Amino acid sequence: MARYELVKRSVALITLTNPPVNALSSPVRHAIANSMERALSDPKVRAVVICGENGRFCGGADIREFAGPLRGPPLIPVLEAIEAGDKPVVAAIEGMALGGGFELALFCHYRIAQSKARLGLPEVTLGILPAAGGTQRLPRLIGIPAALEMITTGRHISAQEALKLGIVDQVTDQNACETALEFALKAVGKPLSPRRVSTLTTPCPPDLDALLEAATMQVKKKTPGVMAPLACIQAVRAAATMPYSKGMKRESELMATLFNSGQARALQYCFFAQRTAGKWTLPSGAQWNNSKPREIRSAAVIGLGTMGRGIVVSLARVGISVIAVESEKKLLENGRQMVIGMLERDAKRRGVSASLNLLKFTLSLQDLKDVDLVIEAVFEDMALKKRVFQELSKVCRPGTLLCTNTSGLDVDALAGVTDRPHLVAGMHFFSPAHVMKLLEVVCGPRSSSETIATAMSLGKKMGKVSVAVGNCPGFVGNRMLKPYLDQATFLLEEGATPEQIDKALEDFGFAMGVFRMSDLAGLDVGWRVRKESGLTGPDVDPKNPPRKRQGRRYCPIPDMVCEQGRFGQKTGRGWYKYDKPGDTNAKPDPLIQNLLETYRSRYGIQPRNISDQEIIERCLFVLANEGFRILEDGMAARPEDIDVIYLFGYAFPRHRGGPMFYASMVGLERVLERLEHYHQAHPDVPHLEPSALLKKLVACGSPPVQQWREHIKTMRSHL
Ligand SMILES: CCC/C=C/C(=O)SCCNC(=O)CCNC(=O)[C@H](O)C(C)(C)COP(=O)([O-])OP(=O)([O-])OC[C@H]1O[C@@H](n2cnc3c(N)ncnc32)[C@H](O)[C@@H]1OP(=O)([O-])[O-]
Repeated sequence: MARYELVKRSVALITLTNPPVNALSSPVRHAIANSMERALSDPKVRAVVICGENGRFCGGADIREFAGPLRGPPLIPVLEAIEAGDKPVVAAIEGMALGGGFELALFCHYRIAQSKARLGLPEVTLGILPAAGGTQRLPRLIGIPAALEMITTGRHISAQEALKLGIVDQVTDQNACETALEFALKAVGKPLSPRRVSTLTTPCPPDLDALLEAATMQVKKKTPGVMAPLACIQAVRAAATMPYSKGMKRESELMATLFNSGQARALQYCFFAQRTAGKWTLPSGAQWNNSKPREIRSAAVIGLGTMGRGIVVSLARVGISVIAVESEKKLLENGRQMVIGMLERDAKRRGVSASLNLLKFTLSLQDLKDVDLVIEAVFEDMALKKRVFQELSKVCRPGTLLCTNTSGLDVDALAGVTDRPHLVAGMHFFSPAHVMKLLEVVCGPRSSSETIATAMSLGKKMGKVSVAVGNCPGFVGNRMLKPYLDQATFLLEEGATPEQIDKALEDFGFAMGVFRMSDLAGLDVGWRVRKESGLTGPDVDPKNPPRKRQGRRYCPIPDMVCEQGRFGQKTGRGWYKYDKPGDTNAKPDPLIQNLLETYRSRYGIQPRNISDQEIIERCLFVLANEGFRILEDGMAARPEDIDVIYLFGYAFPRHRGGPMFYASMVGLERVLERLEHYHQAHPDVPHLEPSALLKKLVACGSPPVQQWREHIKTMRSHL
């Protein structure tokens, strides 16, 4: 777990060897302790260099160990022996020094970084704090403001920034280890005391209280209800106001409050879920590690609406040449200008030049004959999409992959009109596509493993979190969204207001409640879909009882809001009112209150007081319930995939872990009991009926979420 060598006859080289990121697992901590002891007691050794194998210094503590009891030597005493020793120790940082890895470097007397290395204390993103002295040592080295920013955000910084801040002593374009060996020899004989960070005094700004107060306000606003950043601020305060040893004690007390918290468990679950989600499988046995993706050098995007434009930008900025297609000259010109503007702004922000030379704009599908892959992003209309796919089938060379950005239509029906159904898949981006990280890769029953591998790998190349899902209406994300939105409108009927529902969801952790979010997204799209599917408008059968469709409860309030021309922020009115169209400041609207009162009295509904607890339970348990059904149907491979979709596509609060993890934290038994209760009260809402899988898991003793997969013995797996 660490290699010990004597090099240049007098330097001990300690190499951490724990692939893939040289995490500080128990055997690694052991090995560091033993190696340091050996180096310090060997008279031949005059200096020490610590580096990591395979060009990666250290990714920090082994997060997997957090779930169990501490085994092996605790980290801090191991690191203290490094600093206390009488021989200079140099950290040779290649790749990354993160979390405990960065703290290890801070205990060394000198730090040399390779120019491409990244450094940071990302513990806050895992619901904890840098408790191996990070909160006490970094402020001593670089001052309170810079340390506070790094510790409370978890931001990774470049080697150059680390040099500027005074964290590293030298940045090299060469091998950091070689440079560190030379550096170590020169350090021999120089006094070590000034190099021991624990002995430094934290430079304390005169306005410390105001600074910490501002930081507190900022994190409360940015991440309401999240504990770790607040604990980080308290620990940094200790670095400014207490001697080192007392500060270390305070750091450890604060860590104890976080370590076993539900938030830390949720955030650490998210870390692993995100990595698990990329590991797709197909019923054929093909999977992520046995299928080769094709390299995509050129692509085409059909349709330059909001989605199409975002997809063009996502492709072009990773160096893929893109042909963008529109049906009319005016739309094409408009799309061209918007795409160029977006790419230029994006390039400016990233400090690179815009890749405009990769773009071509055309009105003719004939121009697509040689591209490697096409993403169709036309209007959400099956007949139109089928025409496009038929045409593509004729025009594109036989090997071109044909993908659709549909947000819920049948991908296999589109595959069926082409001459290459095995090369068809869904690539469902989320709006705005160049910003949102989620990509649902929809595997049709005929999609080949190469097609899925290519779509998944292209997603990764574009910086997306790609999740493979099955081909069912709405796929995973939008299929679950419907019952969630339904519950919100049913609660309105029963007596709640949009403000009350939004507040309950925002207090839970969502950045925006369901109605504010709908106003932002625009209410007209859903209205059009409902009209097209005969749920509202002239096609509704007049014999239908009011507030019912196909025997199920139906809430027409969203239709009534749209009938008044209230389409959300863009019209200055929706569930809320705004000062002007496009404004974002939502204000309660008495007209909506009137509409709700009139509606309730028309249908004889006696409004009742609805608690925040009921709002959360009905909205979120029904969401998880649909997630269980999706798992039962084999449309998602595992609960982690569903959670990742909700974290990255629907802004589910990360410190709650995602809808499935949240259900497991509440307790499956309780979720089942509440769903049964609500279903009894609302028997005409089938989504409230507990799913078979939920019942089965409860009957099996409610295993942790990571074990659900073993219980999902589906015969219908589509993944
Ligand atoms: C105790 C005192 C306080 C100290 C606290 C800490 O240090 S807290 C820690 C603070 N540190 C952090 O928060 C850093 C967390 N890590 C990262 O941010 C990134 O992994 C990376 C930037 C290091 C490499 O990115 P990349 O895209 O090249 O690679 P990738 O992301 O795909 O990961 C590859 C594999 O390694 C696995 N794995 C990774 N790290 C750890 C770990 N620490 N542990 C265990 N496992 C870890 C990862 O799950 C995956 O496993 P799989 O799926 O193959 O079985």
